[in-house]
Amino acid sequence: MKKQGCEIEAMGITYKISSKKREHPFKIFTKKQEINQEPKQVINLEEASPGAKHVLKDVFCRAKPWEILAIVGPSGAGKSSLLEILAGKLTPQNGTILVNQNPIDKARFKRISGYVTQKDTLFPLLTVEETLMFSARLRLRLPQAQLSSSVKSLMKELGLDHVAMTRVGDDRIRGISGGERRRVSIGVDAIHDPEVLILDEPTSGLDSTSALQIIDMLKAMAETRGRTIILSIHQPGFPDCEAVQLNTYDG
Ligand SMILES: Nc1ncnc2c1ncn2[C@@H]1O[C@H](COP(=O)(O)OP(=O)(O)OP(=O)(O)O)[C@@H](O)[C@H]1O
Repeated sequence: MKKQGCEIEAMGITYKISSKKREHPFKIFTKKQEINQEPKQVINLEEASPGAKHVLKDVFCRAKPWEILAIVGPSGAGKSSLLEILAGKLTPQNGTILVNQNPIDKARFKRISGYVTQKDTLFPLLTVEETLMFSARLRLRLPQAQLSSSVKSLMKELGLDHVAMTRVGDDRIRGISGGERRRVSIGVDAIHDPEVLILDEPTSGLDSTSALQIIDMLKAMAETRGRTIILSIHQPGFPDCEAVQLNTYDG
């Protein structure tokens, strides 16, 4: 039987950002400069500036359903940029993103995917259950009873049952642990059961036990429900998954 799911393919992605230094909006005169003399500094800056910085050059990758694709590389290698391109949030100068062999339809892709950012952006005073219910109300048009049961089953899947009634908290307000907070962030963007889940460094800042819990949970999501999972990590060695290595590019 053919496995259903969502395959995402990036072909020849090149992404540059402008690094051209902008001219200062105000003219700055030094004592030595004549009032009507144009400062030469601006011309020198223009000459020194390369104009654009290559973040990604000719990158190919394929994320398949039932699997995890890890984007690996050091800080500044372009992992977040590639994830944003795969999610249809950034448009590269060159290259194509295909979803099930068709060019990406950004509006449709937004509905079938979830994007978990590197930083947790949660309300510290809400409990875990309230946080997930808030996201469920925004994303799912279901009666209250069904919303509650979706939230309860997601909390079970994420291993958050025991902290359902605990405040999320943050650096100032005592709440759940860092690993639990990451799992709540994943839940917020996975409440609509997306076919594709994209996560920017889901294990950063966590101890090895919490990181492993997240990895096991994501593996279970991919392997039991055929989800396509794409994530970024700093270090290679993410067990049992496809990996794409990015390196910092000076150009
Ligand atoms: N909007 C922007 N303006 C200027 N520079 C940017 C911008 N976006 C990305 N960059 C630069 O592009 C490069 C790649 O950034 P990106 O965030 O994709 O890397 P990363 O591999 O995810 O890094 P990290 O692991 O530290 O999060 C970096 O040098 C970054 O400074």
